[in-house]
Amino acid sequence: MAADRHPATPGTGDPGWEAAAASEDEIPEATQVFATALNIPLPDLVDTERDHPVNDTDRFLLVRDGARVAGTVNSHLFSLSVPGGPRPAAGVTGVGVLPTHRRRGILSALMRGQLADLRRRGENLAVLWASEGGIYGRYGYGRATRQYTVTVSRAHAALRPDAPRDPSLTLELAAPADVLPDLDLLHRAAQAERNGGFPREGNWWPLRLWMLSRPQADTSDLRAVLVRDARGRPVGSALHRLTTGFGHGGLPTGRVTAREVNALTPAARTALYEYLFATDLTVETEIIGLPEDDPLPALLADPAQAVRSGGAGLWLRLVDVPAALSERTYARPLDTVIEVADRYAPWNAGRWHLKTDGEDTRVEATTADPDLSLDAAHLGAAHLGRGPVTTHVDAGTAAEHTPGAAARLDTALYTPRAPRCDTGF
Ligand SMILES: CC(=O)SCCNC(=O)CCNC(=O)[C@H](O)C(C)(C)COP(=O)(O)OP(=O)(O)OC[C@H]1O[C@@H](n2cnc3c(N)ncnc32)[C@H](O)[C@@H]1OP(=O)(O)O
Repeated sequence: MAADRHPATPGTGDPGWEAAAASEDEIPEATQVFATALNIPLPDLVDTERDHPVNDTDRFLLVRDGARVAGTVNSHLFSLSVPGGPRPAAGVTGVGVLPTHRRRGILSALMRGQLADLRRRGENLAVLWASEGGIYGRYGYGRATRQYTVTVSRAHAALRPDAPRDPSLTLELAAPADVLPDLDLLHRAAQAERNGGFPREGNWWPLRLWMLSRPQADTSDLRAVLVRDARGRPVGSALHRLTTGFGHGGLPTGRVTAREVNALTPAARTALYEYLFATDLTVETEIIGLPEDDPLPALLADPAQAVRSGGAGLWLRLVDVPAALSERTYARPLDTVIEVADRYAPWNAGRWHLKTDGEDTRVEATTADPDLSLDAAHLGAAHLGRGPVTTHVDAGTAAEHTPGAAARLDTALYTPRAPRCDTGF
């Protein structure tokens, strides 16, 4: 599409970049290009890739400049939790363009080529973690989850007196690799509760633990804390590391950094938080990756002591708009016409009549007047139920032609729990 061509750097001419599949023997060069693009040493990546279970070489796409690789993109196939159940989704990763070749349209060529490739594969959704949030909106991705780091100072970490507590629960400290089946069981239960995540099949657990265990100065090894019920069954788990420090007068300044707080029962969650907040030689606990509606503030005696930062999340894209909208469920019946703009996946552009009773959904092309006009990225942000289209109408980047149409769409897309993805890729 002529409108998608980006001007070349003055004087270089526009080479008309094309993304094409990588051959097996180009993968090492592609990996080197990605490492160079990310400004990281190759061994960091190579270790990751070597242990990677799902590095399917036929999912790499490259842009070549003559004989050399100038840009790369890759993806993994996941089973992503969406409203209505798990669905195939491409986890886009490995995006990198050589520093010598930037701002000349190579990423745009890769994105366009990858979307066409995913459509051919019948993968109706694509998700990614963005290195910088400003990059992917133009390609039809919208931020579909918002995840926070919550910091609680030890001095103000008391939970409410009526927080559910079960004296029969016990705590166990372990090396994560030694309790992997228990961690996996609790992780799968957490995935079933919220959309936006995927089970860690194959080698994803070892890879995840490797990433979280990388050496850091003055920081402990990665530890798992498990909560067990009276029969010894796991009902809660969290991963954490401890940073040691001493300030003026030798006073401790250590910190607990925790993540993946998964609990089957409210009492198990209380036990985990009380454990994480009460570590000697630390002054605060930070918990990374909490969804926006995590119960922690509701458990604290003073909810304002849960100090929230961040808000990055998983970006989602409807590769095939009618197929993706048909394969999820809805909280309410809906009958609406949506006009979609989509520069990078032109098969999605046009008007779609969406009719659902909540479970059974039909999405068909139509020439009827639209109730709403929006960008594919707005649908991506909204798909997991917590990225209101109304916000984009208010911002003036989407248009409502029938009063209340955005609110009705938001209500139908809504999910009672906020989505969350707890695995980087
Ligand atoms: C899912 C992941 O893998 S996340 C990892 C992403 N990779 C990195 O961050 C590695 C370092 N960066 C890079 O390799 C490159 O700069 C990339 C991949 C981000 C961009 O590649 P380029 O080939 O320079 O992008 P391209 O020239 O196609 O630019 C396309 C558009 O994106 C914009 N853009 C490019 N990089 C950025 C950025 N970092 N932030 C905001 N906008 C950006 C361009 O201005 C251009 O905008 P336009 O469509 O309005 O004209």
